[in-house]
Amino acid sequence: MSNPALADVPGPLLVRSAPIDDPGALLSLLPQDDAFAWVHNGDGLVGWGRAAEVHTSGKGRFAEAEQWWRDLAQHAVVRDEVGTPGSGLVAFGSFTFSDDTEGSALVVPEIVVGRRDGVTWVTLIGLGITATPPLVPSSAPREPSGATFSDGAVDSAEWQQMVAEAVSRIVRDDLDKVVLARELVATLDEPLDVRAPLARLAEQYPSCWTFHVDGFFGSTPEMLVRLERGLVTSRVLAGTIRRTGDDTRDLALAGSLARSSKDLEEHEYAVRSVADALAPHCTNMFVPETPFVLHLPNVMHLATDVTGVMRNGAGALTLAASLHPSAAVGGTPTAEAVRLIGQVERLDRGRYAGPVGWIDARGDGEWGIGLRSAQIEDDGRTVRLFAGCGIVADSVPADELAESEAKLIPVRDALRPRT
Ligand SMILES: C=C(O[C@@H]1C=C(C(=O)O)C=C[C@H]1O)C(=O)O
Repeated sequence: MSNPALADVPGPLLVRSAPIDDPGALLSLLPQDDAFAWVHNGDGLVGWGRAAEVHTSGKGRFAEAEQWWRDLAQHAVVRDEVGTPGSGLVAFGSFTFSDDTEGSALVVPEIVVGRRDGVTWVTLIGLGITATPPLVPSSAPREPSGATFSDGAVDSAEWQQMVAEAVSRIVRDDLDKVVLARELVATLDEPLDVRAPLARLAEQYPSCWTFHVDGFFGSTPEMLVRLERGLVTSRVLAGTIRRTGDDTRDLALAGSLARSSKDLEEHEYAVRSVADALAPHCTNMFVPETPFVLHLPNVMHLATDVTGVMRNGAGALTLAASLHPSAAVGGTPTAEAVRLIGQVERLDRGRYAGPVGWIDARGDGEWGIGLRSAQIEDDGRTVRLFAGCGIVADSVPADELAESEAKLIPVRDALRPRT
């Protein structure tokens, strides 16, 4: 067998999707173990159990996963009475930022519940015919307790020096932009029940995509690529300002963000990198000339929605692979920026800033960038939170540190007990 991962699945998967009555909040259905999530404004997909999975690594991690997925989909026996993106056979996935770390995976759950445009459905996946289990809210998740936060390997003073170093390298080596990240380590009293922070994130950041795949969770505002029925969309973010909590002041800040030449320049690099990567796959591309300001509870971003029409039959995962790493998380030019990250950052990004999302058997799917995110370590009590900032020639280290703190707020708050 050329693909050893496929050998783990002893026969063709039987897949059945059917509409159901609305069972309430998708996240409330999740059991504690082997739970997968991708929700946005109440819609999305949740899943649990493991019907099939593949783990890949290295430069070929996307292509290998895509090949496995095609083989699996080709051999599956599917009865899909819903016929919408995300119904039928579906996998959740998460990929590492770097070519050099382990941890990329696609996982097909045994049960998936989806909601989209007012239609809710369940998909059962397995090796035999099974009855639909009762879809009722599971017991309330255990709230996290006792979280204390400390710096990772690099403290905040060192990180600012790192930013200064990156600024001088940008000037010296003629780079345009490099994204530098830092981590914060949370330690909890007992192992984290991830459903608690997921519920909080989905509640507080409904316009973001709240996700969980194998211990990597968060709520990202950035859609690397969505492919649905031939329409390709990408939401590019770059250029950030912290919110103050005072609406009038925030409105004035939004205006200054939209006029800031530093932020507009940083944004332009990110939009270009996405438009260039999508161009070979798309016709009728639309790249707006001016960004809009995306308001989130903790920060505001310059944002651009790039759209196009798929022209070569590539699936969503192939598109994600050709976009990763965009300038929003790598830099410009990409290869030099990624090299500089490797030289100065002193952080194993793991799956932070990598693509996270889902794919269906038609190749439709949504892949967000794994930002505003955290990784639960094997002990269950240690959680690594990540945040990064785009550094350009006139970046100021203290401002970037403050920006990274603001980006850590969503997950940090979600690890505190509810007040
Ligand atoms: C890298 C992150 O965010 C990215 C960097 C941004 C910036 O530098 O302005 C804005 C949004 C994201 O594209 C992060 O949240 O960790």
